[in-house]
Amino acid sequence: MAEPMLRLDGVQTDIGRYHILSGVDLEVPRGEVTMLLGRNGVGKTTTLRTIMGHWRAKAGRVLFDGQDIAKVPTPAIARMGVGFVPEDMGIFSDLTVEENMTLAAVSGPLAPARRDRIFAAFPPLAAFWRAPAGTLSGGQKQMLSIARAMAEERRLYLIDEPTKGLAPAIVSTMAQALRELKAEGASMLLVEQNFAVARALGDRAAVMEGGRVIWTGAMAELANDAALQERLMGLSVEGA
Ligand SMILES: Nc1ncnc2c1ncn2[C@@H]1O[C@H](COP(=O)(O)OP(=O)(O)OP(=O)(O)O)[C@@H](O)[C@H]1O
Repeated sequence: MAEPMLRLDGVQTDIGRYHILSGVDLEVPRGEVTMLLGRNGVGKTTTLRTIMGHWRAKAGRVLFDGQDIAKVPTPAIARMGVGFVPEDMGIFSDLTVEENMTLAAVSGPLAPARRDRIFAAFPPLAAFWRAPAGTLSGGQKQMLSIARAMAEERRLYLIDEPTKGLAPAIVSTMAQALRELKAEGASMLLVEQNFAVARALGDRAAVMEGGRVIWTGAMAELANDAALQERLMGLSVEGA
């Protein structure tokens, strides 16, 4: 079987004196979307931040395309082709949309073809190209934060709650943009609380509880089994 784009083996992470991740195992196969699910506070964000090197794993392996990146500095992880969209969006409010995009292209200038693709996915970014990012609406800021991760060719996207707090119309724009990224062959690890979006985008699911992954399988299997959802996540999200 082909080496997955991402594999975590027994990853443990402490934050200060708190033991947050207690042995996370998961995989993102090439060209597939793995949804990282679970109740609030189970360690989903910490898992993404550990992969990106914002928190350091104290044990276990983080294999990106077969290479252990657990000790690689964060900027080098980005240059290797990992795009990260943090939950707080990580944009610079005082800079313009254009400047935010320029800073996001870590390997060189933003290619015009790539910029045009981003404008096609998120038209408001073209309209507000010269405006300070702080003046954008919540949905437009989220578009910018995903666009920043798309500023150059990525082999893996780590995206934390891209539809959180957004109006339904913007949720569909976001889901469509992520679907297009997927259609281009991107591999993704996606934290998403909106189960309808998770179900539409996910190939696989990994459900966390208490700092570890307690279930992995096909997203469709989880989506079609209300009892399993109830057992794993404490509520039935059938029909959500
Ligand atoms: N900077 C921090 N200092 C101390 N504890 C933290 C810190 N960041 C996260 N935690 C704790 O780590 C645990 C996991 O948090 P994490 O944000 O990874 O969960 P999550 O599954 O992403 O939840 P949510 O859906 O609420 O974002 C929580 O108990 C949280 O309180």
